[in-house]
Amino acid sequence: MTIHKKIPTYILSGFLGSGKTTVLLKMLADFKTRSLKPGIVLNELGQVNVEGHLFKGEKMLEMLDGCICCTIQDDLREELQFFLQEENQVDVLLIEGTGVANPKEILEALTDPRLHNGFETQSVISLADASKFLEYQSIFSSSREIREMLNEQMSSATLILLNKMDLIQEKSKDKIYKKLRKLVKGDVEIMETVYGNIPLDKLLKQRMSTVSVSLRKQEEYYPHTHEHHTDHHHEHPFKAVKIEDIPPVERIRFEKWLKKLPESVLRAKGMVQLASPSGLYQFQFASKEVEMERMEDQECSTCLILIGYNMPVDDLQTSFQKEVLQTLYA
Ligand SMILES: Nc1nc2c(ncn2[C@@H]2O[C@H](COP(=O)(O)OP(=O)(O)OP(=O)(O)O)[C@@H](O)[C@H]2O)c(=O)[nH]1
Repeated sequence: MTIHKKIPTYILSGFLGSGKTTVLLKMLADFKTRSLKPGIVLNELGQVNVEGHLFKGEKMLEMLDGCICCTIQDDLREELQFFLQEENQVDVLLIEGTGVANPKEILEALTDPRLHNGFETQSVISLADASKFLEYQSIFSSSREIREMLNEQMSSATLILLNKMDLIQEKSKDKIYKKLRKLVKGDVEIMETVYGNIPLDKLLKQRMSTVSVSLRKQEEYYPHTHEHHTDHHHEHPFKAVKIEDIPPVERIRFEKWLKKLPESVLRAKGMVQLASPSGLYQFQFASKEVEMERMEDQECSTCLILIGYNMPVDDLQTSFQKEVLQTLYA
């Protein structure tokens, strides 16, 4: 294999719905204006990448139905090899973890002895959703797993974007900073953003030089089986549920149902056919807000993905049937 310059690599981490994809798209747009060729590794919980159409024409690897941090970490190592091949060369690589991935695990894959000559991690950019931060940190309104995941994402970051600042009141800021400062490493910069808007130079600044993270023993880098290691959690507590083949829905009812979802549902997204205005729409539900956008490609199939922690799956399916579908098809 020809030896090339190491590919500058950025890891985007952040809890479900914090704004990773929003930032990724901005980075891509900016790379284009600078004639830089980016590569992307996307990781989604739940079999379909509903945002795939946003990245048309990019060199992209998708890792579906799993989470970089556990089931497919070995696959990530293998797939990174893709970008080391002559015909797939890129100028910069962006890796977006699922909202429940621990960036340390991604770093670990990048430091695999077979890969570390190929990639140079520049920064671990972690997004925090300012509007949800205090709620997720609270022992009263959040679970230990959520707090631990958030804390991992904050403590392994080399840059924090405190995003969704438009959704919070000035008076919450002090409280957020107090908590956040306890979690991040000493001098890590925290930048406040709305829709991830910050100058690209700040975003792309190299904020780490050498990466040495090892969660496993050296010999375990070469697993012979797909068994999990003893130091690794087996069952991921965060799950994705997918509902497919959804008949057209009525926008108002659907939005109302989304907004009433139990707290255990942390994120929802997908594609639905609206009855009126008719057409295929991509929707996003995060921080209790719904966004809908008409799809350019009207041929995609509909699906609804709910991501959460200990979700009452049967109840969700029933309430979707009852509150969104039956009223329309009774
Ligand atoms: N109000 C507000 N909404 C935002 C902001 N940033 C992103 N959003 C919206 O929040 C939703 C989730 O944003 P994404 O960028 O998809 O978040 P993500 O971190 O990639 O989400 P996952 O796919 O769950 O990991 C979308 O509807 C965004 O448009 C912000 O600063 N303010």
